[in-house]
Amino acid sequence: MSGTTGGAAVGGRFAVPVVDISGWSGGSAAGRALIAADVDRAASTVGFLQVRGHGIPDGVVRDFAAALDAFFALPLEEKRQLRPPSPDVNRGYTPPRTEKLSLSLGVATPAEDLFEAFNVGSEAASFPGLRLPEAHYPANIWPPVPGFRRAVEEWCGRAGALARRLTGIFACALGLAEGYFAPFTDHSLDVLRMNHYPRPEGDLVPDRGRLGMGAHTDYGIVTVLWADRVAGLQILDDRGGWHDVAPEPGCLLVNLGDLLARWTNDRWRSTLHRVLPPTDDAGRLVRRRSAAYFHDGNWDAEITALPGCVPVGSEPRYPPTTVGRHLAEKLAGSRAGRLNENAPREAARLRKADNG
Ligand SMILES: O=C(O)CCC(=O)C(=O)O
Ligand SMILES: [Fe+2]
Repeated sequence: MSGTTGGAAVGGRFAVPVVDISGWSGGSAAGRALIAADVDRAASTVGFLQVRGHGIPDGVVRDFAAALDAFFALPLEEKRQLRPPSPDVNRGYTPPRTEKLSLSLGVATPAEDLFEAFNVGSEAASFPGLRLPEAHYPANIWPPVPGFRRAVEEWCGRAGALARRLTGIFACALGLAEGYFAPFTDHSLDVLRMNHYPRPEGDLVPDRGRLGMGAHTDYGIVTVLWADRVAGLQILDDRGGWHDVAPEPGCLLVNLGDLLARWTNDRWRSTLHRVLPPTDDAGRLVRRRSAAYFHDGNWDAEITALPGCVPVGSEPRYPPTTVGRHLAEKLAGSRAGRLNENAPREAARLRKADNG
């Protein structure tokens, strides 16, 4: 039951491929092979797909969106109380105009990004016996908003299960056993970043140079992205052109992160993306919400090119790393403002882009 409706460019318009995965679990071998082939094509050409048939009920999405609204509606002073003890702790509240995502790939933008965010993620305490480092698996901070924790935990459970189903599809699409990635993700460091792009007070048109969220690649294995169907998100193509992306009704966006690019030696893409100040059809500034569920893998997992992805006689394009080291370099850039000098390939792609 697979269907790819759309390709990288359909009739001159850019489109993110839609893949219906409802026939994956328990489906026929032929149906599963079609889904894996569709995913392989989208991963190799666009690095983003839209997943239909993900099985998450509308009511769960509605409750989650309501929880986001209730949290972001709190007065700024109350939200500021929920900041982590230091920006290195990837939890809690980030006020608007404090991070620059492009620093994660070593490029500085003139102004801080517009977004505000609230992060939750995997905690060391959830894996008793493994003695995971608190620095990578810090405790969550929960706001005093009735129903927020329940709705957010429900969403994390659903998005996390979808991410795991996707890694099974990815393994098959790469010619590996379905459970290939399981040993890399049995204590996966997953983070949900809930983003809010407030409409800037008083501004009618976007302030040039101020982005909703600066250009970046996602750092981990795969991201499940829920987003309002409001213009803002753009992805970069090979020729340096930016393209607007919004999910089709009922679909979730899914994009690959750096670890899959490293694993596949760039057969699959960790696509650069950014968010412009969101606007409506008439070009007026509006608010927008999104939530990125990052499935990043075990902090101590070693990432080296997969069998078959490096041509005989050539060197892998990336040096080996661990999930923990890669994330720490990226987060030092985006959250703590230290330019990441370990992402030369991504920085070169951004410098080549048309930044208009
Ligand atoms: O707001 C969006 O649509 C994208 C957010 C994003 O790229 C992220 O949180 O990493
Ligand atoms: Fe992202």
